[in-house]
Amino acid sequence: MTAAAVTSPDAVAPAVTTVALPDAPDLLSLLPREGALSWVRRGEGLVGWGEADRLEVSGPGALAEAAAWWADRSAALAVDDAVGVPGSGPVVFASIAFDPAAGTSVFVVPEVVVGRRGGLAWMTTTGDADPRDLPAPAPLPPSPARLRYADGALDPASWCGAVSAAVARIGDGDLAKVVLARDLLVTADVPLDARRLLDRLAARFPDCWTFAVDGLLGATPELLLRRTGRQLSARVLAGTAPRGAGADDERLAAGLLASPKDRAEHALAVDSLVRALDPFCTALSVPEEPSLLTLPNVRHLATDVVGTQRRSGERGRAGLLDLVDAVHPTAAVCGTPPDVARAVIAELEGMDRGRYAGPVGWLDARGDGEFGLALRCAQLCDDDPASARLFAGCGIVAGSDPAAELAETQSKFAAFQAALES
Ligand SMILES: C=C(O[C@H]1C=CC=C(C(=O)O)[C@@H]1O)C(=O)O
Repeated sequence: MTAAAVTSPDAVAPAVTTVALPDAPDLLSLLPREGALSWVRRGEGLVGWGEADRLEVSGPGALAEAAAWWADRSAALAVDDAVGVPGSGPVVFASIAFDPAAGTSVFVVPEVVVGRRGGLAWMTTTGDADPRDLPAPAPLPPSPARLRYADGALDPASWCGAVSAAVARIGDGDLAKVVLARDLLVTADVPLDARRLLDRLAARFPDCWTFAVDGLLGATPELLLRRTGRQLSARVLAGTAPRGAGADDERLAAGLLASPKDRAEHALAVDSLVRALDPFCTALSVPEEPSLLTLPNVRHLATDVVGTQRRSGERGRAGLLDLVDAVHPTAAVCGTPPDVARAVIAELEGMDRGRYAGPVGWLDARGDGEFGLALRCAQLCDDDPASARLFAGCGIVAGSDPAAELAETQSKFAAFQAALES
């Protein structure tokens, strides 16, 4: 296990101050060019910048280590929180590796956080920043004039070959479902600007959570887990259809809802979340039928799950990171059974997912917070500010057609491509 924190353990704990803001700001417009942190949906959520503290962690037990780190750090802070709602006071943004035992998960405590929910707005500063010093929104730079795309780990034909191989394994009875992803490389003629990309994603995908942590940016429609006090909620997605025009769009929607293949793929994802969450809950409510979530580029089968966490016992004491550790990876991003699916992914995908398809979101010092799955996203390249790596994946089950799955990844890539191109 490895862990690295940028502040010394003996440093004097900084003061954390939250004040109410008289006017609700446009959150994304406040972000600076570098180091943007975001979790915003329909104008509400949290943005942050600056680094008061940071943890990078990987290895078996990485999330338990991160939970202990945040508990220690947040308990040592001198907090003056005049607002007292989920997301006020000390907050850490997190982007967790798809495989936290092998990949690096990143936790960032911003110097400044601005939050907005239900008519309330607030600002939290850690350390010396002035809690009344809201930055003026900066104009966005123009979009790139030229974008060049290149295959990632696998070209489309090779990726279709991987899908065929997965379908054969499913036919042999090794597993019921596996989610296979691919990457696409993009290079622009100018450095990519996170603020511009987040602004475009939020405008086009108001039903998604627009996130940014340590250079991983996207707009995800999938909520892995929200915790508010003892109340838990999740939005499970699996099963996707393309969009069409007019009557064709209605036909595609009805076809998705009636498709036995997509219903089976969806049921496995719901089942994996419910099985993992159930031991922590006194009550868990799961609709019998999925609904449709319609986005500009695709449509998904969706199930909203709500639960109440146990008050006492080992499971009642579990914090949000413990719960995330228990439920991730669901069959929306991995497969069934998970261990076999994980091995098939490692064998067939030919790439390192990094933090794609991992949990991403925020956590406060009370234990409230929200984690989505890092989907419809891109990782900005550290060594080339004009380049990024886009990701998209699909659930593969019995009867999956490689060409249709390839088209589905293209529809999913289109979410980030639209932000790059507009
Ligand atoms: C793995 C992804 O999507 C998941 C979430 C919703 C629908 C999915 C599907 O229908 O395959 C995937 O399970 C992705 O967008 O990269």
